[in-house]
Parts: sequence; C-alpha cells; structure tokens
Amino acid sequence: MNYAIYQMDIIAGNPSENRKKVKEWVEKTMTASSPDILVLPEMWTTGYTLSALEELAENEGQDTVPFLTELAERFNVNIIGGSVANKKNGGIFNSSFVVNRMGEVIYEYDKIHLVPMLDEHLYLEGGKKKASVFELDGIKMGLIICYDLRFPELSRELALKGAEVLHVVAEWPSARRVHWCALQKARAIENQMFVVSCNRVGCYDNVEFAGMSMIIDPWGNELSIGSDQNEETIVNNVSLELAAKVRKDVPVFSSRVPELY
Ligand SMILES: NC(=O)CCC(=O)C(=O)O
Repeated sequence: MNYAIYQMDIIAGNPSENRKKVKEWVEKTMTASSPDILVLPEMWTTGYTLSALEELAENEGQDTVPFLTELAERFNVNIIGGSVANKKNGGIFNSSFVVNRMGEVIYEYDKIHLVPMLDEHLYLEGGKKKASVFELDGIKMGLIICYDLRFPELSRELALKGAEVLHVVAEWPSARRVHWCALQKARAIENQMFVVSCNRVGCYDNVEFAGMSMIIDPWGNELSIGSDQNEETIVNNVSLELAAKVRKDVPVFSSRVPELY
C-alpha cells in the first residue's frame, strides 16, 4: 500500500486557492508516481480561521465531496480527505471524508475532541457519532483528527474494531512538537498498528505548525518523516504483514484484562 502525504502550507481563509493547490498537488503526484492512498491535513480549505467560519464553512460537504470524488475517480486513487469546516445540524463541525478509488465517500467522521488551546470549542461542535473503522483496498483502517491523538481510548477502540492503520490528520502547533512525535509513536506501539499522519506547516495568527508528518510502523519505527518547516510530499510503502507479525510476537491484545480496569 503506497502512501503520498501532502504536508501542506494552508492559505488562511481561502478555500478556492487551497482547492487549487490540492488539485495541482494531486495531478503532479499522480503523474510522478502511482500511490494507492493520498492524505491531506486538518482544516485544509480554511485553516484555523475560526471567527470567519460562519461565512467560510461549507454546507454538508457540498464543495469538498465533489472535489475529492472527482479526483479519486479520475486518478483511481483512495483519498483520506483531511478535514474541513462543515455546517450541518445547525452547527459547524470539523469533518473528514474518506473516498475510495471509485469516487465513493465510504466514511465520514466529525472530530470528537475539540482543542481548547486553539479555542476550537468556542466556534465548532464536537462530533457525536461513534468512531468506526472503514476499508480501503480490503484493509481495515481508522481516522482521528489532531487533538483526538491525546485520547488513547479512541485509538484503542479503533484497533479493537480491527484497524491496522490509523490516520491522523492535523494542524498541530510547533510549541507541542514533542507531544506530537511521542504520542504518534505511542499509539503505533500500544495498538501495534501503522500510524500515518499529515500535519500542516506554516503559520497562522502567530501559531507556527510543526509539520513532521510521519509513517510509523507497528513496531514503532519511523519509516518516513517530513521536515518541521517545508511544504513537501512524504511517501512510503506500508506492508500490512508486519502488523500481524508484531501482534503475534507481542500478543498484547490477548493479554488484555479489561474487566479489571
Ligand atoms: N488542531 C488541533 O487539534 C491541535 C491539537 C493540539 O494543539 C494539541 O493537542 O496540543
């Protein structure tokens, strides 16, 4: 399973320019190589322009869904569509869409844990739906959004539901870079699954973002890591047999005693 991750610098408050950037990146990436899955960052259409989201957020994915499904079908590629500000049910949600090679939306997720350090809870609604796993090319996977990474129960639940790859789409600030790196590695090791993350770079409103998008294997090795500053594409192959081998060698899941904790 070949990945290409877009560690993107987002243009604040400008969905059409960001869509143009993503379209050009997909066209370039799919011409240069043939990845199976593309990954975008959190809130990639607007950035964290929270006070402008009443105006900038889209309605029920009406801009992002046709945009992503057209690209997925045209290039026969799966897309983990980062997340976007999305109006529905009378609120604004931080929503992610996953699209398969046929151009079908196969999973939607609304970020459950809103990040107080960026005031997200003052402007957005937290997701109310239970997170679940989805399948791309026959592989079970999960998806969380940025601050969700701090809640190990969520990733564990996805692992228990069969996920072998966990995607983390993010706008994680440089100020907490140490946590970004350590928590991803912890989630990979404790759940014995691949962690594939896409974080943005650049600055908005005096916040600098950490980049360092990663692919970590179920043993905790970093297979690829982006720089902490530059817009770039991170690529690597994820070979799923390793998750099964690590789960056999260190049988954490069969050693659990959940009734005692
Ligand atoms: N966009 C986010 O959720 C940022 C999370 C963060 O800054 C942190 O957990 O620290």
